[in-house]
Amino acid sequence: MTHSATAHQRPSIKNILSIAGSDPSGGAGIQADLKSIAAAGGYGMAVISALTAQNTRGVRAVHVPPASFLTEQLTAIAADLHIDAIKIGMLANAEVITALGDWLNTIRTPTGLAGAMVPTVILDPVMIATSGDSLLDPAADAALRQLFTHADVITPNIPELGVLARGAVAATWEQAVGQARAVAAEYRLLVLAKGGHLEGTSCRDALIDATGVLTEVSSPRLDTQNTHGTGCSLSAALATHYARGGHWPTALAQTKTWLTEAITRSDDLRVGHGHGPLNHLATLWDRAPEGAGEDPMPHWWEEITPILTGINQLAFITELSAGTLALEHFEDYLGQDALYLRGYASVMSKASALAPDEAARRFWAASAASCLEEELALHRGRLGNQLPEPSTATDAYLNHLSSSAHDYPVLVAALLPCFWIYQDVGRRLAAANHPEHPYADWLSNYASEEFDALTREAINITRDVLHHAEPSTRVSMWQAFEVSSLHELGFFAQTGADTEQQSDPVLTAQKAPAI
Ligand SMILES: Nc1ncnc2c1ncn2[C@@H]1O[C@H](COP(=O)(O)OP(=O)(O)OP(=O)(O)O)[C@@H](O)[C@H]1O
Ligand SMILES: Cc1ncc(CO)c(N)n1
Repeated sequence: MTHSATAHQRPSIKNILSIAGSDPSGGAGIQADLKSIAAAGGYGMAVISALTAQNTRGVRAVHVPPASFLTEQLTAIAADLHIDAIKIGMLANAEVITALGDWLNTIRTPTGLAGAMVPTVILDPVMIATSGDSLLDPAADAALRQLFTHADVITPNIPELGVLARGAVAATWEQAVGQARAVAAEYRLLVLAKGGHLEGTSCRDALIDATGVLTEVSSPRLDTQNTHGTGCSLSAALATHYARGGHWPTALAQTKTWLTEAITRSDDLRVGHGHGPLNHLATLWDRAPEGAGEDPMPHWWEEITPILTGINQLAFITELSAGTLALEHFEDYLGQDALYLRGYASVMSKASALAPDEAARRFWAASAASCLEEELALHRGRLGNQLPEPSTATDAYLNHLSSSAHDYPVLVAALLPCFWIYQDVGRRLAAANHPEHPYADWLSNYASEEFDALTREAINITRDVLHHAEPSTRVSMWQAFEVSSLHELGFFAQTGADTEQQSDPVLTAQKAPAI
């Protein structure tokens, strides 16, 4: 079966493989990766390249199993499991690197760019631990550079970036960006420059290609010594978020928001006496609080901020707002939207059938009816009765909604982003409207008091269901909400406005988040 043929049956959770060293203290390496992948909403797999004997104070010994056993582990996984993304960490020596390169050769072409159907590879060129101990045989430098042909992104820290750029350790962010550009040009990949090792009040990270900064994030520099495994955690979470959403700027923003919170909350843990680990799962635990006093909905909204930022930065949205969007792209969108709304209305009817009380039953039935009548009328006005074939993005979103319909609480959460995000995007678009705007009728429909009231009600229903749900159901509800939000991004990103104009194919949401 080809990969595309399985698109509809793919599991809703992405499979992320970490190939890294073991840190028995649990803060870095494989252990950090599995926690980070779980926190980012992925299924984690782990192939161990080396065993370290280390704690939060330092590395005492390293044991490297035969490289042939690394190959055994990799082939066992690939023979049975679908791999959506790979994060590579500590590799210890040239033999291990060569074995990994040989295996990667069998699963991807060495172009440096992942196509839509091969796993994305994020390589963290681990050379030195936070404690200062060496984790890579210095003689392995050439083999590591050779391995870069298989990577989409590398994530060196400042000292590692200096080694890769064959220069001095950068003392300023500008120098780090310059080195990252040179490395990106030499190896034809994206470099995530990380500001953790610089001084100053903020910690900046940026994805950089040969032409410069593609996207940048920043956080306050936190006053803590709990930074053991930050680099491992960052690269594993980034791999997961990219596998889920297919959009680098959003994936980086999601990762940074989470990482900053995990460092902030590291003081909740009492692990070791040196550089302590992050609190990887703090935000996940917050989402399913024991008590029910606090309103969780603002927290949900805050958590999807990076996704909203990704949507607002799409060419489709900025051009639609400015009125410069090509009619052809707008019509592509309308056709898919009409198909989507038809499916969405049918899933809302299911919510009406499943709803436990009269008010909710009426709300979902009325929303389904208004969705069919008003919104399809608007589409037909522009499109006639000609509807296109559903795109991958449309199919993927509707499949997610249908697969959420087994359980009312999960379904309610999955349906909410189409109200809430649509309202948010709509307000912004309506503010840009004027009588001469080429899409004035469409934009005016986006923001209405009636739709605001429906959105408020959908939020209230979700809050109420959440309030009465078991902790495990609350987690499933959050996940369904987040996945739908990613599908909103994939849906807006699917037109030619964003898929044709990207200068670098890696930045494009190549596929809908087929989750
Ligand atoms: N004190 C801090 N406050 C906030 N963010 C930080 C801090 N230190 C590091 N970070 C962030 O952590 C991430 C990892 O950066 P860093 O440069 O420390 O990587 P690293 O050296 O590879 O990590 P490791 O500690 O695993 O070796 C980056 O997003 C960086 O901005
Ligand atoms: C196993 C392992 N990988 C990576 C690092 C870097 O933090 C570490 N300390 N240990």
